[in-house]
Amino acid sequence: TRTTRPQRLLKAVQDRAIRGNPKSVISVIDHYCRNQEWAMNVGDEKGFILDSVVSELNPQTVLELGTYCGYSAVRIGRLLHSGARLLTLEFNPDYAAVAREVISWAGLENTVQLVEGASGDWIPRLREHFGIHTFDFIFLDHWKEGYLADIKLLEECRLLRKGTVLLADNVVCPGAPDYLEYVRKSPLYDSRYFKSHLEYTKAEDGLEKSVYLG
Ligand SMILES: Cc1cc(C(=O)N2CCN(C)CC2)sc1-c1cc(O)c2nc[nH]c(=O)c2c1
Ligand SMILES: [Mg+2]
Repeated sequence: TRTTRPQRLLKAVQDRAIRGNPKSVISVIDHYCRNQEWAMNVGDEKGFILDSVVSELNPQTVLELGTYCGYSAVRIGRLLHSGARLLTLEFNPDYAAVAREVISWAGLENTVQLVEGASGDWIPRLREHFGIHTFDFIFLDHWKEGYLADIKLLEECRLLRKGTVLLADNVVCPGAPDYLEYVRKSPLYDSRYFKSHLEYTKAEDGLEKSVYLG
């Protein structure tokens, strides 16, 4: 049967990117998705904003909600200093299978750990299962319908601490209005919108950066 879009993206990485070179994996995916087949990676323009937030924060413990093909896991993972770890949750087993290969091709299998399953099921178990106390940085990029429920669950599970930075993709396109209203109104957060464009297109989208005040 026909290959899937993630499988075709993985083949481009395996055919064109240099093993162990995260930068080449990122540029191969961006070139492929801009010129051959669009895919919902955070992309190069929003990716540059993501890079600057991560580089400034230099986080030790990172949580990503929504791995897809592993593009942002590689983007974030490549910037983490030794000892730092990224835990990325992916619900879709087909996406997870491709992401594991992309993360491995980039040589980041010791920095990035992919966990398959629903964020709502896993968030309450992260502390006892992975020995995590709190997260320094959280990237929300799974499903707009789940952003608000998951940030509230992270609060309940006390996985945020004073200064934890949350960065949410797609707050304009496809859009997460309930999430935006919450983080912008709540006294628990200091929130700011980084205007950009939907990956590989001219449509508006942006990232919302919210610092937890605890
Ligand atoms: C699937 C999809 C379609 C979009 C769109 O407007 N399109 C018009 C323009 N054409 C070109 C592409 C398609 S935007 C989008 C999308 C983008 C992300 O970054 C996402 N991140 C996480 N989880 C998602 O479900 C997610 C969906
Ligand atoms: Mg996205």
